Amino acid sequence: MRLFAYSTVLLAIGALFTLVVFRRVRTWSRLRHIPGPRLAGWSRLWLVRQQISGRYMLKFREVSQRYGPVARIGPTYVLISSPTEIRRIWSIRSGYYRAPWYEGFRFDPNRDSLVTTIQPAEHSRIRGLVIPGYSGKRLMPNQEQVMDEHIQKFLSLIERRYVSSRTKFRPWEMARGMQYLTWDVASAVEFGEPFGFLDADADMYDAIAALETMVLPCGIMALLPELLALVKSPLIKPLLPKPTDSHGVGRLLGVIAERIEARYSQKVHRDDVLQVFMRSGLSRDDVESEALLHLFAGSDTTAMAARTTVFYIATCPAAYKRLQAEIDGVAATVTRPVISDGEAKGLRFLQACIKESLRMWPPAAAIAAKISDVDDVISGVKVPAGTSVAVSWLEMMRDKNVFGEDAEIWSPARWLDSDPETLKEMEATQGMAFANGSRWECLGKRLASMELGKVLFELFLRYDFAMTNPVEPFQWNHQGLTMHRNMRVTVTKRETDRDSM
Ligand code: HEM
Repeated sequence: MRLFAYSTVLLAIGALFTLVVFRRVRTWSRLRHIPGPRLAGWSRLWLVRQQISGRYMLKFREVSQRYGPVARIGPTYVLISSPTEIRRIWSIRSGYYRAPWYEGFRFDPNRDSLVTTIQPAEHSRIRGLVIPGYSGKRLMPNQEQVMDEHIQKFLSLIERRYVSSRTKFRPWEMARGMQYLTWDVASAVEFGEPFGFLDADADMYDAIAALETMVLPCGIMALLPELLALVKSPLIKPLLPKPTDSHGVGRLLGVIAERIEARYSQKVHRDDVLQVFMRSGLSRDDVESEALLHLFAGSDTTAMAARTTVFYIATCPAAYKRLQAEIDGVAATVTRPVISDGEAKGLRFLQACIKESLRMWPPAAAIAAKISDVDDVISGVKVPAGTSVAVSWLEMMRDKNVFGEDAEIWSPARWLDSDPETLKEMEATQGMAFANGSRWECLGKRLASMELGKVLFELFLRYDFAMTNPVEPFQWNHQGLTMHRNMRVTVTKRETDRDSM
C-alpha cells in the first residue's frame, strides 16, 4: 500500500516536471530565431537580475550592440533599437497596446491609473477624461503663476543657503534640491497648495526616499506578475504602506488622502487639477489614482531632466559660454522676476540644451513593453503575436544614422545647425523621450517644458555651476527612471565671485 502511495507521488512529481519542461521548451522555441543572452531565452530571471543591478539602461544598449536591432531578453520579451520601428510600434494605429508589464506599477495593486491601463478603449476613455486637467486651461491661479512663485522660492533658498565663495563653501545637493522644486510645483498645481519641501529644504516625511526604494519592487513585479498576485493577497496587503504611517510613502499618501477628502466633503474649493479631475466624471477611486499619477509621473522625471541639463552644461565650456551669452543678451528685456514661458521657448540655445539632455539621457527610459495580437516583422525579424516588445532607449537616442557620427556626444548645437531633413528625423526620434505621436504621449510635457525653460534660465542667469567632485560627480541607480544621489554642485554668483574662485 505504502509502495503504491510512493509511486503515485513520484509519478505526479514526474508528470508535473515534464509539463513544466514541455511548457518552457514550447515558450523558448517561439522566439528561438531571435539572438540574445542565452539565459534570457529560458527565464525571466535574466531580466530581473538586470532590474536589480540598477543599470539596465546600459545593459540593454550592450545587448542591442551585440545582438542587433531585435534581441531576445526574456522568454517572451524582445528588445528593439531601430528609431523608425520603435516609432511605428508606438504610433496610434499600430495595433500594439501596453503589455501586462505596466501593471506592476499600480499604486494600488487592485486598481489602475491611466499609465497602467492596458486596454486601448479604456485607456482612451480615461485619457479623454483627464486631459482637461493636464491642459491647464481655466485653472486659477494659472499654472504659470504658480510655477513662478515656486521658482522664486527655490532661487531664494539657493541664495540663502547654497552660494559658495572663496570664504564660504556650501555645496548644493542638486539631486534632492531639484526634486523639492518639482514636487512642490506638482503639488501646488494639483492641490492649490504645495507639500512644503522647499520651505523645509528637506525630504518631508522621507517620502521621496521611500518612493525611490519602491521602484525596484514595482519593476520586479512588472516582470513577475505572480508576485503582483501575491501582493494582492490578504497575507501581504497588510504589510504595504498605509496612509496612517507616520513616515515615508504612508505619510505622503495620508497627506494626499486628507486633501482629497477635504475637497469631497467640500471643506475646500479650488480651481485646480484635482477639481478638474473631480468634475470629469471619474469615480472617486479613479480620481485618487489619477491624482497620484499626476504627482508621481511629473516630479522625478522633470527633476531628473533639470539636473542632467545642469550637469551637461557645467561640463561643456563651449556650450556654457554660448548659453550665458544668449541669456545675457535678453536679460534686460525679459519678464522679471521669472522669465515667461513664451520668452524661454524663444531662446533657441537654451531649448537645444534641454532637448539634447533629454536625448542623451531620457528620464523615462523604462522597459515600457508593448504587445500585439498579430504577428509582426520588426527590422526584418519575425516577431510572433503576444511578444512583449521593449525599447533600447540609449541605442535609439544615440543612433548615428539619425544624429550623426558625434551622436555619442552632448552637443546642443546639432539642433541649430542640422539641415531640415536631418532635423526632422532627429526631432521625431528625440520626441520619443515624451512618447510623442503615440497614444501614450506624455500628458505633462507642457508643464515639464515650461518648468525646465524657466528654471534653467533663472539659474544660469544668476549663478555659475561646477560639479563639486569631478572624479565621482554623482551616484546613480536606474530602475526605469534614473535616480541620482550625492550630485553635489558648487554654486557661485556670476557677477561677483566668478573670477575669484
Ligand atoms: C521631463 C519630464 C517628463 C518626461 C521625460 C516624461 C516622459 C513620459 C513618457 C515617455 C511617457 C510614456 C510612458 C509609457 O507609456 O511607457 C509619459 C507618459 C505620461 N506622463 Fe510624462 N514625462 C515627463 C513629465 C511629466 C509630467 C510633469 C507629468 C504630469 C504633470 C507627466 C504625466 C504623464 C502621464 C499622465 C502619462 C501617461 C499618459 C498615458 O498613458 O496616456 N509627465 N511621460
